[in-house]
Amino acid sequence: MNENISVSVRARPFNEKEVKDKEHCLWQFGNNNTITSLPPPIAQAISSNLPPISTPIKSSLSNSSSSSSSSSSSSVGGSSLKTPLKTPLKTPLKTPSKTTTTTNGPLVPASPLTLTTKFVSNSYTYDHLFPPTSDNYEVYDMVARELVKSAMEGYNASIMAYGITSSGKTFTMTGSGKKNPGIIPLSIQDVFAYIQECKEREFLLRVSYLEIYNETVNDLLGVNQENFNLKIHEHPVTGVYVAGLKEEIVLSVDHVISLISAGEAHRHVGSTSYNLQSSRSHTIFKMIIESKEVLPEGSGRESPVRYSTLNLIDLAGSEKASESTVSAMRNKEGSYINKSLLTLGTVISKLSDKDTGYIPYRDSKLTRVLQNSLSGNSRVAIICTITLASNNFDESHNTLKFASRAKKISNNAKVNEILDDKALLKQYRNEIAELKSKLSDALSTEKELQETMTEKEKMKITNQELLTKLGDAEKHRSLLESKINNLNKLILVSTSVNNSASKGGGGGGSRSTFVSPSQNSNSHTDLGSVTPNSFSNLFLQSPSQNSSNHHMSPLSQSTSSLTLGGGSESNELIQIQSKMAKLELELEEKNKKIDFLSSFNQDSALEKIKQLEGELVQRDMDLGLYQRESTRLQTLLSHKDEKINSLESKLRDILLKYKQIDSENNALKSKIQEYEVMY
Ligand SMILES: Nc1ncnc2c1ncn2[C@@H]1O[C@H](COP(=O)(O)OP(=O)(O)OP(=O)(O)O)[C@@H](O)[C@H]1O
Repeated sequence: MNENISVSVRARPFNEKEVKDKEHCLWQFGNNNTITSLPPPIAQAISSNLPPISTPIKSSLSNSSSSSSSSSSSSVGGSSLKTPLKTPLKTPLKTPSKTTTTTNGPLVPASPLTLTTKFVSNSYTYDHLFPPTSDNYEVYDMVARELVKSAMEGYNASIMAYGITSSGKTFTMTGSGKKNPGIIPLSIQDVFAYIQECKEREFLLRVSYLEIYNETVNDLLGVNQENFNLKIHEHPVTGVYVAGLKEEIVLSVDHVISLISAGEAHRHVGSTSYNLQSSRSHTIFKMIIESKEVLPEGSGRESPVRYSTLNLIDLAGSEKASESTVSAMRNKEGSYINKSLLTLGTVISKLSDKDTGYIPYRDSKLTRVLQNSLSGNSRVAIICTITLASNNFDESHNTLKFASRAKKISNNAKVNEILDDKALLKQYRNEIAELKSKLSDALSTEKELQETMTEKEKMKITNQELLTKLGDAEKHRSLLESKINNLNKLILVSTSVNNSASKGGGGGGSRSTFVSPSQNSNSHTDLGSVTPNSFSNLFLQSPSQNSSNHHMSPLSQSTSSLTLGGGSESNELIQIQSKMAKLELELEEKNKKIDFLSSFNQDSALEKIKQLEGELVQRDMDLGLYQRESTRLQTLLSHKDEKINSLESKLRDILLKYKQIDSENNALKSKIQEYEVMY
């Protein structure tokens, strides 16, 4: 965009002092944004009826409103001096026969003017001319609105107020109270309104606020030592910048206004003979605007980031050294201000002459800091403020000449696009993506840990079950062992009984109920008090009978030998013998039964023992199995424990990191939400 710097002139109303001093208005506003100097007598006639400025005290931005910039701007066309003067005026001046007046503006001469003395009038034409009746809304609409929009579209833009002290620069840039916000608050409102309207782009805004006071650059957003006397450097691509200057990310109109208010409190302001609240420093409020096309997630397309700056500059006012005599300090400040403005004038002059030679940007901090704006890639608007009063005629004239020179400077602003990751907006987007992936990593690790914990719990339960089984098996085993022991005891007793029986001895001390009387001659039977031995003792055996009846029991053998007797005795004997035979049969039966029972119990006991031993072996095998399984589980558990410990420490790290990420993420989310609200 190739265009000349836009230059406007704004005149403020007379202040109370100027009215009291009966100052003259020496300038006339004509058509086509032309201002012309008036000969003194005419000026005197006009000035006598000028309304004064009611409050000459500068107001702070902290009182500024956040009311909409769309408030109506009043047209004051009728209040300015519309009749162009013919120059030079040669006819003598008569008192104007008729004047028109408005409530807010100066009187307007209605008749042709004549002069008795030679007077050379100067006329200057600008892009816009604002008479005393113009308010800040009108100035903003005509001068600033378009540039603010351009800045939002990616062009660098600078708007600065230039003029002598007390001419209305701060009034124009900052404003005066809620009802009359200046270009800075109105621009901020428009910036956020633009973001709200522009749905297809996302924005990142940062602001900085600096002052140049006595040739030192101070950061108005910081109060520490390191925020003062900042150095100016130059980057081969981005140009001149102030090193260490704070750039605050801003999210709303109120946020920016509060930062500026805080900055204002640090600005050097002092009382001079011209202005009770005179700015003793140049200030540059800068807004850095980054914007990027909003692309659907996963579109795989990369859009470049637009990067632009909006500089809103309130210069300190040049002043007559002889009259700023409030203090030596004020004089020193004044000389620094004048020197830097002189350099600005020289730079502007050289640029307007299309001088391709050396441009003395480095001769002052002001021109050095403004180098980027003045040297090409920026749209620039200068509002020159003047007083119409005759006592400042020369200063106003110089301002107008400065404005005319500035008007000749042409700039070539272009949309600045960054494709790499240097843009903060892109860095933030990348950071958000990185944080998101870190977050999902942390979540999957957490899940893995939970799974491992669950697995461990399950294994613990299984192990517990196995231990219970092991305990049961051991109990069972000892039960079996005790059973086997008991049975073994029984077997041993039977064996010892058998052994002693086979030896024919009567010893052994048997306690078994299964012991047969035939096997143990000492055993008692159920034959009453009579035992086989006692029968043997009672009936003597003959050797022949003994040998022929070798199948008979000793008892029957004794009985048969008794049969050899005769008479009643022999009947009795026969009865006894038959009784004995009967008893012997019974005894034999019982012995058989006992033998059978004895042999039966021994076999079944052996079988039982065998079975139990088999069970025992099985149990032992089970036990071995359980023990092996338990050992395996213990090893597994200890591995799991190790894994859990490492996962837990990993999780702790992740959670720590996650907390940091989360807080960063929250901050970013709230920023993003703010932007989303703004759209
Ligand atoms: N257009 C205007 N309408 C009404 N009052 C104005 C206008 N311009 C300036 N004033 C008043 O004139 C006084 C001086 O204005 P201001 O402080 O803005 O001047 P300045 O150029 O910034 O001065 P300095 O260079 O000393 O800081 C203030 O009281 C201000 O309110």
